[in-house]
Amino acid sequence: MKDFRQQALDYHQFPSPGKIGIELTTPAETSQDLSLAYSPGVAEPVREIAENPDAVYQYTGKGNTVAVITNGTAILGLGNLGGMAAKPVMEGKALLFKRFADINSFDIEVKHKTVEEFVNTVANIADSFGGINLEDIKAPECFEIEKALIERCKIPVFHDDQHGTAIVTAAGMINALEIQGKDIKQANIVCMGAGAAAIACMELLISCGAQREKIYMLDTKGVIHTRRDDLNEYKKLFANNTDKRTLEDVIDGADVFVGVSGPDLLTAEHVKLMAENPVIFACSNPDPEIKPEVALAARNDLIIATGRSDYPNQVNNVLCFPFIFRGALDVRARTINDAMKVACVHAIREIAKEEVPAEVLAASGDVELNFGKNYIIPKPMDPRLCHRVAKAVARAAVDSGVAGLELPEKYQD
Ligand SMILES: NC(=O)C1=CN([C@@H]2O[C@H](COP(=O)(O)OP(=O)(O)OC[C@H]3O[C@@H](n4cnc5c(N)ncnc54)[C@H](OP(=O)(O)O)[C@@H]3O)[C@@H](O)[C@H]2O)C=CC1
Ligand SMILES: CC(=O)C(=O)O
Ligand SMILES: [Mg+2]
Repeated sequence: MKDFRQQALDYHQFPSPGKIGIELTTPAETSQDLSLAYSPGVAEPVREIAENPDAVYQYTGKGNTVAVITNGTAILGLGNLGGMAAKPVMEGKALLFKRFADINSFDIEVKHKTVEEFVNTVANIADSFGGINLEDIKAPECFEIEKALIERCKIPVFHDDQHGTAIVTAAGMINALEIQGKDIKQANIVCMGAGAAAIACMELLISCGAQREKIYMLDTKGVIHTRRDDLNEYKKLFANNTDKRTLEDVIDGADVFVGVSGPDLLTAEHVKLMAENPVIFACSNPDPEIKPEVALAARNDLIIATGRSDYPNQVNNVLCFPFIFRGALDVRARTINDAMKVACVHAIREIAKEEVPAEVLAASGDVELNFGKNYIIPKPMDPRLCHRVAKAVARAAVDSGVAGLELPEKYQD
């Protein structure tokens, strides 16, 4: 049997390099077909769109296409390795868009010197797509980039590492705290990492009831506190007036650990210091802040989730981005707003409480899955996710006034 590394490389190399391709949706065999598809027939939709720009949704694939755009500055937890190294991850996101939500997707890796150059590049091509999924762009630039693009683009722009991660983290966390019998309002929370994912996850947990002053956030220099003079404006929002400086100091008595930082930063000794019935989301990819087997060997009253597909409780933005874009595209939403994000959180988490279909068990290799410590959140291949989450998102878009279309009939059940 080949080792896992070789299996992964072979998966990406064969049967043809990469993981995605393009397929035709119309016949292109005969001269008649070609005269419709290309010259002279293609001139007709050109004229229609020139006269009425909205006709682009009727005659081209724009409305079902999302661009996955990166600069490769924060590839998973592997760091700033550049656009080309990011390409397998971006093709992976495109695979997931197609597999789970039947959305066509292109990956675009942008080389740039300044934030302005990146924003201009993306803004200048944005009209080609129905939506833009920004991916693996490091903080703090990601915040400025997303804000500028939302202002300049007429289509939804969504930084997946911020909001996709936050939505899935909130969905999993509400369920995990319920199972552990804890109230999010009282929870002492430690967040390892202070970048794109961390800031967005903590802001969303706060809007779900967490108390800002009960959150301790750490970056590579330790606890973020009010006497530090090296904090950017986003980290400053989480600066605590405290004498605590290290992970050891803040993990003592913590109910929750959220890791969106790097591998193996939380030890068994740290885990032993946490409050009873703790929740640990070790979400760094590919290697979590602590391996589940190490955490569970330290104590057995915890719930642990990772970002990976090969452990129970996968807290990963794959549970969000295909479905939130499905809902947004289906009502031609101009943006993805807070109401749509909150609807997405609850639609995801509610599915975990229902009976799991046999096909999900077959795909995951589990004999049984019941809402509890090892099943706090649905599996990505759960076929209920697409309809249920997209419907909730589309409804929220319509109700909050950002939809360009009425709610489609398929979501009126
Ligand atoms: N499971 C999921 O769905 C997702 C997981 N992630 C994971 O989260 C991690 C961060 O991604 P992202 O937010 O996009 O990246 P960013 O580059 O925006 O942020 C990384 C943050 O982690 C901090 N950090 C790195 N190493 C350490 C360390 N040794 N100790 C403390 N803090 C550290 C950095 O500190 P500093 O500010 O000092 O540089 C920075 O604040 C990655 O591992 C990624 O795989 C991200 C998105 C989704
Ligand atoms: C899952 C993901 O987007 C990340 O780890 O960056
Ligand atoms: Mg990412």
